[in-house]
Amino acid sequence: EEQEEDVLRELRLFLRNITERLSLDRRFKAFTKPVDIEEVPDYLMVIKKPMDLSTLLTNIDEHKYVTVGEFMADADFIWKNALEYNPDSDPMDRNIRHRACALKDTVRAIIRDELDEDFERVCEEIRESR
Ligand SMILES: COC(=O)[C@H](Cc1ccco1)c1ccncc1
Repeated sequence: EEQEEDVLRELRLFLRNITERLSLDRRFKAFTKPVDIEEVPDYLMVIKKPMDLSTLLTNIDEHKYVTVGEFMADADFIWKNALEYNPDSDPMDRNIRHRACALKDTVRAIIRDELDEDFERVCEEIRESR
């Protein structure tokens, strides 16, 4: 009902704010857009679910996420894909993996510091009711 739509509108505002803050962080530039398949032709053979910050934003606007947990599951693909596709010991791979780990830690810290547990519980009740 109307109150549920108010909760989900607030969820989208929270998730947009997080995603936009991450997109402004220079460490995460490589994560802002989909990996360029013309630049990396084998990417989709290795990575089954590409994800990036611009796609998270599109998903939010398309009302894909009803809980923070669902958003986190997609956000996790961004850094997990980077660790998987860039495993080597050369400086380029090490650099993108360091940024991937920083992204993982930053998302979790923001949610720990800024998400009210009771709000997420209300979102989960809405998800279970649908
Ligand atoms: C999330 O970004 C990536 O996984 C690409 C993979 C990639 C390899 C070659 C071109 O792009 C990347 C971008 C920048 N620095 C390292 C790797």
